[in-house]
Amino acid sequence: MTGDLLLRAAARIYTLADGPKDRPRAGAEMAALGVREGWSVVVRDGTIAWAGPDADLPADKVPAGAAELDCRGRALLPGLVDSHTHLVWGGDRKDELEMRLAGADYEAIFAAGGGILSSVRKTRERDDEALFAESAKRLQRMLRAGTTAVEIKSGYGLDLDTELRQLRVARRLAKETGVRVVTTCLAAHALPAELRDRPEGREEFVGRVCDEVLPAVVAAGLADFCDVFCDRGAFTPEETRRILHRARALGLPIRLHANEFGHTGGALLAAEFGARSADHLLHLDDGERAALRDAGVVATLLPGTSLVLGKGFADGRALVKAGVPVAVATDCNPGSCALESLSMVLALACYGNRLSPAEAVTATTHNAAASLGLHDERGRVEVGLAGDLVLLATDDVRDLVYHAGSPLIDAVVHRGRVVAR
Ligand SMILES: N=CN[C@@H](CCC(=O)O)C(=O)O
Ligand SMILES: [Zn+2]
Repeated sequence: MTGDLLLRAAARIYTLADGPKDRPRAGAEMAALGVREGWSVVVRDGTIAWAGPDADLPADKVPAGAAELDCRGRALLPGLVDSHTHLVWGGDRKDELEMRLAGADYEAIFAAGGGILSSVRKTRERDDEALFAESAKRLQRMLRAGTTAVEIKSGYGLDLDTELRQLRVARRLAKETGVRVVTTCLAAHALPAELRDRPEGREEFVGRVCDEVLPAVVAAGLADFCDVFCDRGAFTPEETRRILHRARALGLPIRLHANEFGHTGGALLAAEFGARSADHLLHLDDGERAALRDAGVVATLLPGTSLVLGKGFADGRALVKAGVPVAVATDCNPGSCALESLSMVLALACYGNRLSPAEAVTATTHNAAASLGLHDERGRVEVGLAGDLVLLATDDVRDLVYHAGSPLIDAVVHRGRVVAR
């Protein structure tokens, strides 16, 4: 699944090679893209083996028989890293999309047993093959839009068997497509319908997540992270705290859905538990921003969800100003945002979250990779990192924002092979 490739004489390469590499970038660091002009890149067996001025290209560095991609007049970026998705689900919720466009509210649909619970029903019904096939189609479209590494959460099972099946499908997607996949157990995504009417249902479910689902998922080696939907209508800070203690005891690093619908305590919990990432963050005050910064938590913004739900955008400028490292992801899921194109969502992060184009590039490459612990393998154009690159049809990355939605991706290189052109 890997290849040898010579990418020749790009007008510009946004290498991101100049800032800190062992941690996500914050403040002014986010605007430095390490631009190189007229450079070539050699990928050998899927890994970047050389990068430098085209005139200095050493003949012995180019593997015999390597394919060549002429990059003149165009720009190269690192492969994009989508650090928050719910990619594995069954069916769709296009009916709810129409209901919301006609005025229905996302939280009200969820409270009435639709929303996430509707996807749970459809996901439980699917067998492994159907779940895999539906999810693989979405992943292929993500890849064509420039994503070469993706985080995938469970959370449409809410029972042990389906949670395990979702995570297995995510691992199989990695195996069969070669896309780098990081998995997150989000067993606490919603209280399942079968426990909703029982007074002790909430308590019982949180207990099951702690004592049954998380230990089983860890024993099977199926999750790299633990996540909880800590928000109004989902799980309280007290319930979340119980689950996070268990995750920590099991050695699972934490990411958290936090402060999407209000100041619900999720962001402060993320800081308290040293989460790798706190995600959504539409409602944040100065104290919460300082807590995230001091704890080194990456703020992952999901502007596609803001666009689709119409409930406002997280204040990305305030986060950058406060020195919180920012990542941007699609949140690709069947309900609140089924957008797959991270190169499009990068533009939304500028228009909605008020990031600069350069900050949005850092947020979808190095910072997203760092929030997933992948900064030693992805997110920059550097010798030793994965040969994952995006060739734009233009010489200026700002065009992804300026002309958002236009077909601006000329080719996607994945582990040294051109997978989309
Ligand atoms: N907020 C919680 N989970 C998803 C939405 C899931 C759904 O609606 O199916 C999100 O991140 O937006
Ligand atoms: Zn989400």
